[in-house]
Amino acid sequence: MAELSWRERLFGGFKRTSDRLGESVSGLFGKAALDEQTLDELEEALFSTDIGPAMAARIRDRLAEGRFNRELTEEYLREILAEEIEKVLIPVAKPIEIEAFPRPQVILVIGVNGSGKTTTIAKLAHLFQEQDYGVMLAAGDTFRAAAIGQLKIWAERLGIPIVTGPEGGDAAGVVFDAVKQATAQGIDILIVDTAGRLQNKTELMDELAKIRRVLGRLNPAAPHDVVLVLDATTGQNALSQIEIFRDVAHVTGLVMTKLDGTARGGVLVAAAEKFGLPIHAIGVGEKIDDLRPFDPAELARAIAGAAYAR
Ligand SMILES: Nc1nc2c(ncn2[C@@H]2O[C@H](COP(=O)(O)OP(=O)(O)OP(=O)(O)O)[C@@H](O)[C@H]2O)c(=O)[nH]1
Repeated sequence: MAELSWRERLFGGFKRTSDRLGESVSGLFGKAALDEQTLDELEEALFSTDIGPAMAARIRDRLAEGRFNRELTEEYLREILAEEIEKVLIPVAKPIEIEAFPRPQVILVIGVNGSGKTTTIAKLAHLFQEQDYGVMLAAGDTFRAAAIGQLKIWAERLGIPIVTGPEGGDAAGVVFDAVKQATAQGIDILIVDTAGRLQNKTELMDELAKIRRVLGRLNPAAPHDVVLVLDATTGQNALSQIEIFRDVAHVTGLVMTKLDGTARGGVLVAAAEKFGLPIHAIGVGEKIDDLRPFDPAELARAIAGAAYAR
């Protein structure tokens, strides 16, 4: 079978989300007249699809403008959805910019266990490799031997250096060694895995603060990026994670994973609208090139399930 293109994977990945959007309001299609009551139903139905209250209200207003007392078709609704989602995504679609001087640019990756953090680090490393940057990994999640092991396997597969420490060792120490080695080797980008213990906020905060102190000693501008990885399948829970991590870890941007095979992809829109944090990339599968920066127009149409004609 031929390899699917990124657009095919993107639209395929978001199919459950766009189906859910359509199904939630399918009872309203073809109604002779769109009246207040129908619009209320529509707003409520959209609200249940994770896209967020602000977006649901805007869609209602748009439909009231263009369709009041007229029939609502599925194509029209999906077009309006795509247009409104695109407006929200445009200001947040920002790939990580590599501009640190002196090198390396230090990217801390945070997120709860199971969010797809390790895989995302590997995918980001791969993206940067494709752009000819020299990349190194640091296994700063010293809490679990499995996390260190997983990252090592990825580093080997990608053919990039990795700095690790013993299980239960000092994460800040690993990061310190990694920055020194990266500097000596002329590495452009150092991606640091961190422990995702949200259960204990104080410990998490202390550990991140220590990593920051150590980094700051070597380079006051580091970490240059603090990227929070979120699992889209957790829906609204992803939004509360942003709130918590933003406060304890000074998040500078987001990556949302597992958007394939979930009907909850609308949460990406809610996250964009509620927090306005840059969204660097999205994950739509387990393969190494299933994580990419996105084109807001293309993504909006995938979420809305609108036909892609551009
Ligand atoms: N379908 C799909 N699966 C993904 C995606 N990203 C990660 N995964 C899978 O999610 C699972 C967890 O990913 P990990 O990268 O191990 O997540 P982690 O946050 O490091 O998790 P722990 O190792 O448990 O801390 C793995 O089976 C990944 O292959 C994605 O975009 N789509």
